[in-house]
Amino acid sequence: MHDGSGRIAVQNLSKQFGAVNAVQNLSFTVEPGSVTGFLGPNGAGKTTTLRMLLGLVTPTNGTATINGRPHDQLGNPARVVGSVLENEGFHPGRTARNHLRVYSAAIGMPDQRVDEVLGLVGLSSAADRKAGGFSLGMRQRLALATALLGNPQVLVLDEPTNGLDPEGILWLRNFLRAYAREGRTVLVSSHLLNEVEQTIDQVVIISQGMTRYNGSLDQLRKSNQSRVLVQSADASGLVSALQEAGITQVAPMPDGRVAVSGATVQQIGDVSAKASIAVYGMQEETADLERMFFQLTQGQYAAPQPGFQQGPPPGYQGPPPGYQGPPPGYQGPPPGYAPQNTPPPGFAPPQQFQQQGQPPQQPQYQQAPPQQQAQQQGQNEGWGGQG
Ligand SMILES: Nc1ncnc2c1ncn2[C@@H]1O[C@H](COP(=O)(O)OP(=O)(O)OP(=O)(O)O)[C@@H](O)[C@H]1O
Repeated sequence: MHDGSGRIAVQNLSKQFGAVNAVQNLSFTVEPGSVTGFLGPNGAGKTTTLRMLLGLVTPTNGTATINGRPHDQLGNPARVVGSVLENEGFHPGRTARNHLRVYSAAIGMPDQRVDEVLGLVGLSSAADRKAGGFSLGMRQRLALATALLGNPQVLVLDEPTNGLDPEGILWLRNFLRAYAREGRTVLVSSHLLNEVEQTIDQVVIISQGMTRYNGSLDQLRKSNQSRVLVQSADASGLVSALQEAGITQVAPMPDGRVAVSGATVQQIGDVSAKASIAVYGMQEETADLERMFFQLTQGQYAAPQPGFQQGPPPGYQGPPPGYQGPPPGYQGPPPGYAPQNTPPPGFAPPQQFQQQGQPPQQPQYQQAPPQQQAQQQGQNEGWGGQG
């Protein structure tokens, strides 16, 4: 019998498809009671890893276990782990209710559970409609309802926000957080950090089939130190003046600005005034998760972010706890590479610094309005994307 912990453990997991190393010696754990984001760029190996965890692909090496057991030794696995993978198909002529009845019977659950899960995902009013006429968002909900049939301790969702409108994303966020609060394990993959940032509290970041970071999102956020970008009349003069004043984490940037860490805007302003160097503007860059995500996965992106420089930025104090090394064989941008002014998906430019202002706050988790909260509890089956 499995240990009932709800813990996912991936150890030295590898998968080779012919010449393609889809997953290479991947190790991480996912604990119950939290929503864990499984993040990496397209092709990083997320789906392959999840498929190995769910017993759909045989690993070349290593193990992926739930409750200490590989999927094929879980007994009735649907009662332990529910999953939604990409491109799940439904019989188009079958109603949502009948689809769920078939699956419910297959795992030994009573018919009554079908109505429960329809309510949980807000599909009760569409229960007798054929799945073939469902929108993408409705199909996502039906797939989630199927995963929930066995009342599983562990939920594994591959890119679950695909096809959901903003209301659907908010609904899913609230649902998953509530599920985890019950002490269950939720693992959600995505290639976009900002899509799941408000949903997850733990994160596993992979790139090129290897683990780059496994730890809390807060820790990752804290490890990304802020810096001030200074536009001045004399960049090299300012660098010297700052260094003479004991501010050593200073670096000129390709665009003519100077990046300074470990000093306040006021200190920088005082030094530049004393050195008679005109300052035209200062911008404070605060902890930017997207930038950290980019740095951790850069070997797989085609181009670095604007302002990206060889070597660490000023004030960089080494990798965050949990960082597991650069991608193997990454040798920087290819010869002839010219930086483009195109931010990666989801990149948010830093806010303009204001002299009296506080550093920008991290986005707050937004409470749903009462009507949506009712939807979240499955009491109101009207939801966006229907039709
Ligand atoms: N059945 C397969 N045969 C051959 N190569 C495969 C197979 N499945 C995946 N791959 C390759 O393995 C690598 C990892 O793919 P995978 O789908 O696991 O990545 P992913 O992180 O889920 O990407 P995405 O975010 O685009 O879904 C890719 O290079 C992919 O082309």
